[in-house]
Amino acid sequence: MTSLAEKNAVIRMFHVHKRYGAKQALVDATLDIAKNEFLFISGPSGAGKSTLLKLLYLAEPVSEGQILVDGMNLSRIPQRRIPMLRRKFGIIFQDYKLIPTRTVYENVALVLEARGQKRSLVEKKVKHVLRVVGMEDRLTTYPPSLSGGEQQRVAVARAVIGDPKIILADEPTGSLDDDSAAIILQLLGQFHQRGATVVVATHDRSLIESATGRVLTLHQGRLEPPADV
Ligand SMILES: Nc1ncnc2c1ncn2[C@@H]1O[C@H](COP(=O)(O)OP(=O)(O)OP(=O)(O)O)[C@@H](O)[C@H]1O
Repeated sequence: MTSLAEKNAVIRMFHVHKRYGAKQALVDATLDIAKNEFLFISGPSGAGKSTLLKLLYLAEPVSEGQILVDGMNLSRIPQRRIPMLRRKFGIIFQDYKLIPTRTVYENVALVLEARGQKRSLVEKKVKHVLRVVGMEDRLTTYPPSLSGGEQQRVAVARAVIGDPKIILADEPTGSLDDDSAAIILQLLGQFHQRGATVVVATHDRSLIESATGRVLTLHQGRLEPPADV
């Protein structure tokens, strides 16, 4: 029989360990993330927050344990299906990771172009999402000419343009002033309201306190509170 947790969870982690050589970055992490949940993973630098996110989209393999993402068992997924897994995610990084030699429009459009979508549809969608993040008047600007807050808004647009089920944000406001951070958090809230599951890794307590959502803390690779299993 399917349990309620199983039905409601979009991400399930079972006794996951991650080691980098002798370094134990994640220790016995068991966790369900519900569909359309807004979850913060907090904890000091080096606690394992980025590692936890990286395991979810297979940027790193687990050392032990299992992860299910939207029903896909990551330890059994063949190489050719990894792009399919990655399409479930929109990922936002602290340092934006925009391509400096491509315009704002091109940075966001690339996601859909890589999926072979028609140019007219790409244009419509990109302009729409850039309007949502308030960057519609900067289509032809190159990222290095934008402020950090503006670059992160473009990165949010790029993360959501493919309509991902899950948005992962790794210290999304770590390089931003308070006003820009508030805008990014508000945008994440907006996409959450539209149905996405949002997972934000941050060490910034004030960011966590300014939003609603479950908060889990990592301490030296251990999740607190531990899952009730
Ligand atoms: N590729 C790697 N090789 C070796 N050790 C690593 C690697 N990536 C992370 N680590 C180590 O694993 C631990 C967890 O790192 P991780 O980046 O997940 O922490 P974090 O909580 O995201 O920290 P920060 O907020 O500083 O990014 C740290 O001790 C880190 O040095």
